[in-house]
This record gives sequence, structure tokens and C-alpha cells, in this order.
Amino acid sequence: MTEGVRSNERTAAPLLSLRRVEAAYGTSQALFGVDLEIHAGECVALLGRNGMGKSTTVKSIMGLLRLRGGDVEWRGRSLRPLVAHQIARAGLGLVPEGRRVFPNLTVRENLLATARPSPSRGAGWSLDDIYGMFPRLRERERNLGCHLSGGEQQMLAIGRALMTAPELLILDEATEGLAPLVRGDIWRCIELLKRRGLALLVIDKNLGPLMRVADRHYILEKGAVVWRGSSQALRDRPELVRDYIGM
Ligand SMILES: Nc1ncnc2c1ncn2[C@@H]1O[C@H](COP(=O)(O)OP(=O)(O)OP(=O)(O)O)[C@@H](O)[C@H]1O
Repeated sequence: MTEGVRSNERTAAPLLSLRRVEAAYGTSQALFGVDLEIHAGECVALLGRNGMGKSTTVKSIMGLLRLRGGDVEWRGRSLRPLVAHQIARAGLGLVPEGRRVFPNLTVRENLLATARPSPSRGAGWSLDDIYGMFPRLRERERNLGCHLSGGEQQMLAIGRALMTAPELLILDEATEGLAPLVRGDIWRCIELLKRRGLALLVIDKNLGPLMRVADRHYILEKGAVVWRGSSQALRDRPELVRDYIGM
């Protein structure tokens, strides 16, 4: 069911589209025909309780899990033949759950490790751009990844993903485990990225800020999309939050 999004608002072809995506871990199926679309410049939230398939959807997009069925298309082309690093190079950036910065590289080295020239005008980020967004990273430039606080590691994880010059950035639980003030910094960064025109797919347990920044939401339940719609439509349906999101 789609709510709150008028059909004439979405006439352009989507950047990313998932069509009937199925994925499994061994014999255990986790996704059962997920359909999802993200348009250029759009911020989309993926919601659902623990274990409903959000991270599996991300892994399926990024080529970290082979599709069991269906397809993922980027600018109208199937990503199925590509492996993970080719998908990243095509313009999809991931800030993974758990951050995963290189512990034995400095902040600067972490950022430069993923840097690449921008494939399209406007998508590229320099070290100075990253430091401008996160001044704390400039101060910590020579520190090793393993010596950073959780918040600094998260900023670094976002910076690293941006250095790959993505046109779509996926953030999987980017504010998890962070102090409220640092969480605020991360949300401000997400809003700034949206204003810069980056397409975003955000998974996060903090529904308040998520509803403010996201244009549309998808709710996953047991590996399938049970609802999709705008933030306003979701605000108008508190039972959805109670039944499917549990916040
Ligand atoms: N590596 C794995 N091996 C086997 N099963 C897995 C694996 N990762 C996830 N699953 C299972 O796949 C299903 C979907 O999990 P997934 O991690 O995608 O959920 P999620 O919505 O991201 O939840 P969470 O917020 O807990 O990460 C769950 O039943 C989970 O137990």
C-alpha cells in the first residue's frame, strides 16, 4: 500500500530500483520479493523491527549477498552481474552497521584509502570538504582509527563513504550507540547531504529525526514491504508505528 505520494510527483526514472528481490542465508530465506525505489535527491527510510530484513536489503543492493531472485537496477541497468567493489564504483556508497573503519590507519589515511575521482559532476568530495563537515576529523587527522571515540568513528565512516563519490549513500544505523549530542551532529550531516542533492537510504531506530529528514518510508515485516508512503502519511497512521516498528 502506498500513501501520501501522488503518482505525478514521481515521473522521472528511479536511480535505484529493487524488483521482487529475494535473498537467503543458506536455506533460510530472509527477503520475499522486496520492491523499492529511490529517485535522485530523495531521502528514503527503511523501517521495521529487528530481524525484518533491513540490513539484508542493504547487503542485496551492495552485492554483499547474492540475490536468490528478482533484480536490483541502478539507472535502469541490472547490478546482478557486478561484484561489490564494482557496485561501489558505480556510485553507491555504504556506511555499514558497526562503522568498520580501518583501526591501524590514521583518519587521513582512512579517508584517502577510499578516495576516487567523481564519475559525475558534483558527486566528488575532497578531504577539505569532509573536514569542513566534520571539523573534529581535521583535529584528529593524525590519530589512528582505533583511538577515536564512537562518534568520531561514525563521522569517519561517513567521510570514507563520501570519498567514494557516491550518488546514493546508504546509512545503516549510523546513530546507534552514540551520545545524544553526537547523534545530533550525525542528523545535521544527513540533512546537509540531502540539501546537497545526494540520494539517501537511511535505516535508523530514531523515528523522530528520521521522519523530519526522509521524504518517503518503506516498512519491512518478515522480509516483505508491508507499507510505503510519505512522512505525513506515516504520522497519520500511529498504528503502523505500533504494529510494525515498535517505537
Ligand atoms: N549472517 C546471517 N546468517 C543467517 N541469518 C541471518 C544473517 N544475517 C541476518 N540473518 C537473518 O535474516 C533475517 C533478516 O535479518 P536482518 O539483519 O536483515 O534484519 P534487520 O531488519 O536489519 O534487523 P537488525 O536491526 O536486527 O539488524 C533475520 O531473520 C536474521 O536472523
